[in-house]
Amino acid sequence: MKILTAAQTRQLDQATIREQHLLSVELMERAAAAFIQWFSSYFTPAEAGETLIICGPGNNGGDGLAIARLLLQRGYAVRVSLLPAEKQSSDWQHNRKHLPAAVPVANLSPQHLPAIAEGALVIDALFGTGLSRPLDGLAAAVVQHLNDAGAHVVAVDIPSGLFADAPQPDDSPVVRAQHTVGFGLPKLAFLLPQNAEFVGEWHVENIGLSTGFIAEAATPWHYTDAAAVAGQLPPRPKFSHKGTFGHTLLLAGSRGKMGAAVLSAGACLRGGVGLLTAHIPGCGYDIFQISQPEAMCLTDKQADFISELPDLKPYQAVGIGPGLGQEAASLAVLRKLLQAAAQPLEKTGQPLPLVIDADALNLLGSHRALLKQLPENAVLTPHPKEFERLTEPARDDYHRLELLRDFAQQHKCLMVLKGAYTCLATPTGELHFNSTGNAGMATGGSGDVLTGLLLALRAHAQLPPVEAVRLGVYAHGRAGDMAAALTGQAGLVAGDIVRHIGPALAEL
Ligand SMILES: NC(=O)C1=CN([C@@H]2O[C@H](COP(=O)(O)OP(=O)(O)OC[C@H]3O[C@@H](n4cnc5c(N)ncnc54)[C@H](O)[C@@H]3O)[C@@H](O)[C@H]2O)[C@@H](O)CC1
Ligand SMILES: Nc1ncnc2c1ncn2[C@@H]1O[C@H](COP(=O)(O)OP(=O)(O)O)[C@@H](O)[C@H]1O
Ligand SMILES: [K+]
Repeated sequence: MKILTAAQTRQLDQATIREQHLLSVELMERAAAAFIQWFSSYFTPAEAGETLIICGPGNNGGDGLAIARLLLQRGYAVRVSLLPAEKQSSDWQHNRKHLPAAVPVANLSPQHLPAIAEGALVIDALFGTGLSRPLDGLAAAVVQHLNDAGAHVVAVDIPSGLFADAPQPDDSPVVRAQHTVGFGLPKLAFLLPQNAEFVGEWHVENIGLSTGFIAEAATPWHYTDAAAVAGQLPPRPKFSHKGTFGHTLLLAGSRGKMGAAVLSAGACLRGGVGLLTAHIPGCGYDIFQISQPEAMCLTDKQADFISELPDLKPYQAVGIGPGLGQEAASLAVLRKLLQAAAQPLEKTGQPLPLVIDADALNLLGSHRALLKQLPENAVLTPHPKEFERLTEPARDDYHRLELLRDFAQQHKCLMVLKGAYTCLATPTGELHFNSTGNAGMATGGSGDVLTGLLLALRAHAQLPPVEAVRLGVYAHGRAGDMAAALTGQAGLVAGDIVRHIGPALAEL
């Protein structure tokens, strides 16, 4: 699914109106009806109580007026507050005219801010994607009043005061919604941690917007939902054998962190790899062999950390980092690996696929000259702190995305910035936000599991690099969601994700 800018969203509305021979007010009616559909499935009239709808002067306010009419028809008690303005949009005027007299309407003024009881339901239709500057004056006072009242807010399209695709100044007020009901496509603003307190839970309702316009629209931003990855995992041919799905090497573990190697190896095996060899420090031999009997194991001459790079000839992809530690000898191994991986493989003509995580990323961060040696399409999987060590502190989440995109383009690598809505940046500058996963995955080892799964998929001969990683990130989150359905989020541990990789991949 694509994510568009606010400007493109306006063009999309216009294109839909043109193509489908609609009046703009008919599209507004669709949006209002879609909102009602969601709203009425969530709140009965009794639960909603008397619902206040705060309307601005543009089409977002027009939506609010149409919503007021439709809610009244469905037996909800509603009242409306209007933000005075010099001019209202024509669709606003249409819906104002058609608002039944039974709905109480008040004009907002600094002296007349509506009484809002704590927990009362309020629909925020002040401003939508037409917001052109931060809120000030009366609009800002209304938003502040709403936030201070502790109302239960449902925002129409986007919380008022929030830009759809850019940061707003720290001191400009934004509605804190519990729910945001958008139309057509998700907005970039919904996916960023800094906006979570405003957006709440978001939902996107289909209002039949032009699929042709969306298909043509140029955007770097994409949202990986089930449809985006469906059918992408090639079926396993009947006469396949363990050589068909690649042989991977995993360099992981150190004393006290063998679990990272075990989890990562488990995920790689569940990810469908043909063969896995792990190179681990001597101290981990029994732990590893007992817990992952399906994997082969090479032990380092060092007992506590990795100091040797095995011959890479047998392998179609190499993962390094989980539980590695940051010993100088392990840095030397990373250095050798980067040099060796740059040589094109005989079979594919491409550099050896690498997945680089955790301490291997930290080593890159403290020895940045090594970044120049990253082979093309290497996969790096930093969480925000690891990413900061590779680059610089970000001013905000939008800036972090810029840094991520620049990094992937400059080093021709695939950057997986982990967290809620994990973002994959590609060498061509695309950003893919993942839709699966849950806060239960914020637990030690979840990232190690992702590394193993990505390693398996990067060894898959039929999966191009970007598809492999996008698929892996999606399946990892989906496995986490399946696990959490059984354990609850608090009870989820990384091993539960490993156990659900199979079912998650099977769904695809
Ligand atoms: N017919 C359509 O094109 C559709 C539009 N829809 C709704 O329309 C919304 C967009 O409508 P508009 O483009 O009218 O935009 P808005 O309703 O967001 O507001 C635009 C108006 O507010 C003014 N404004 C912008 N920033 C301001 C600020 N900081 N302080 C004071 N005034 C400010 C603008 O000058 C303009 O008059 C969407 O978010 C969505 O809710 C939906 O009804 C779907 C169909
Ligand atoms: N709140 C969340 N929502 C969705 N996914 C999450 C959330 N928190 C963590 N995750 C996922 O869990 C993994 C955590 O990785 P990481 O931070 O490297 O943990 P560790 O180093 O302990 O393995 C990432 O894939 C991340 O996307
Ligand atoms: K709004």
